[in-house]
Amino acid sequence: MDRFEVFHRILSQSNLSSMESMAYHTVYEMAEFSLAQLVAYFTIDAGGVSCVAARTREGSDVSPPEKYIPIKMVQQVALSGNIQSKTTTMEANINRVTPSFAKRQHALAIPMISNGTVSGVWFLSRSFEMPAYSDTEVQLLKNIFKDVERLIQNTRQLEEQQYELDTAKSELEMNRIGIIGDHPSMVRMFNLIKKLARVPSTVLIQGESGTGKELVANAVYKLGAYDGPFISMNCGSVEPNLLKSELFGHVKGSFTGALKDRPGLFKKAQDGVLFLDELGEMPTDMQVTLLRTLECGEIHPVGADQPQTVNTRIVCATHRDLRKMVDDGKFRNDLRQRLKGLTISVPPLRDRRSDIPTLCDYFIKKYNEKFGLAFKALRPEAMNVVMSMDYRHGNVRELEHIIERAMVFEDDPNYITENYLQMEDDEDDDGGDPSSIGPLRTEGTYEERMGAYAAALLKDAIEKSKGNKTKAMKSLGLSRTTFYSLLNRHGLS
Ligand SMILES: Nc1ncnc2c1ncn2[C@@H]1O[C@H](COP(=O)(O)OP(=O)(O)OP(=O)(O)O)[C@@H](O)[C@H]1O
Repeated sequence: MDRFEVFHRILSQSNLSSMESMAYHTVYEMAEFSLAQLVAYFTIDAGGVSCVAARTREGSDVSPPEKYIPIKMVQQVALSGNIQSKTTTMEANINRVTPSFAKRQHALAIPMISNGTVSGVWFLSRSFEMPAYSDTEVQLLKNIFKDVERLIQNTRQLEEQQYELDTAKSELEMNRIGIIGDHPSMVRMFNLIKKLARVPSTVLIQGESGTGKELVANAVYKLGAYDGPFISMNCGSVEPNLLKSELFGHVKGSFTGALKDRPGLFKKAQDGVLFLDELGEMPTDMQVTLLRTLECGEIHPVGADQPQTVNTRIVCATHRDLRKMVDDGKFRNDLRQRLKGLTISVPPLRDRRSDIPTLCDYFIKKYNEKFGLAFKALRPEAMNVVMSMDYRHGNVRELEHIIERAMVFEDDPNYITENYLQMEDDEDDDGGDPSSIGPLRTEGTYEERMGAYAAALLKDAIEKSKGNKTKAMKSLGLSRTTFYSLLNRHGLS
């Protein structure tokens, strides 16, 4: 087999999703090609060299590698970036014919260099009875590994470009249905929505208040193939004793005031989606009925003799921790078990701050149209403020209200300044507006200003708690570890 055949085989075996598998196949092909009895590939990371694959010429895995491969030699090549070729004695025979015997071998280690740094090491060895690696062979192998490296680089680049394309495509699709944000966690969530939209199963959406759970439910509806409507109901806003009739309907005369037959929301959302928001607020007896309905696809209107079949997809949402509610006896475990398999978690805004600028642009455009205004953007100081808020009161909804409010009160007709940016409950706080914290007004890079702002927030919290750090930590909603590591980082400990 010649060098081109080796490449042909590698290329036909490689796939975009696995660089390691490419190296692995290369190992296999190289063993035959170079008359080596053992070929291995090592990658380099913070912990040193680690073996990706080590195989014998016959194609079996060599394990543990350190028994058959002089790891020190591989480490030296990784450090120096120079080829090494020597005759060495290993603990065991590669062929495992006489495992207890020491075995001499001709060993060759060649670095794989990408962008001037050693990214991996190829190791080949063959029995002492065979000729040692000649200069011509070493040169040939060196060239082959260089080509392999190029191949891997190209594949990696293709993979990255593909990822960018996929992300851009997902972002476009998300925007089309009104979900703004291209943070990886949002792209992942969107890909999950697309998968779940294809099937009729009940879905549970979890996330803090205002993260966009209803928007996600709507996306499940829009991306699915439904002829019926999307109907939404907040389980916490309906009187518990009316909930059954609201969901399943009732027949005339079934209770005082039931003057005529009335279809419930399940029926109204026939062939569509019924969105049950704040599922955690549903009384436990209703949870039993809901579970039964989900399991058999039938509803029992209040006062009806016969059940009715419905084809309504249920999407539920909650900001509560259902597991804890089960522990507290406030939520039925069987219903939770039924729902938890297909859960979409919406990340809080503070965990995807890179989405804030795009969301701001989106809300500015929205309220420009609504109020007939012409705001262009937020001034950099104002952007600093919105980037550093924690949105614990309402995530995206909170950001939306902050932008809307600032647009109403702002004196500058073109740009939103920091003057009217306030967190939702700031006016009630005794300490006033954190946007007035001095460092925000200073010059500096984004990192520097964020650092200064974090330090000011910490100081402010400690002052307000009259030096009581535990109280300050709690007021900021931070864990002990995070709080003390932040104090350390900002020289406040
Ligand atoms: N990713 C987003 N892109 C654009 N707008 C969003 C996004 N997320 C949320 N919003 C907006 O924020 C507001 C709150 O969203 P939504 O009602 O879907 O949140 P929620 O999690 O269901 O809230 P709650 O917990 O109070 O029921 C809405 O005006 C919605 O349009």
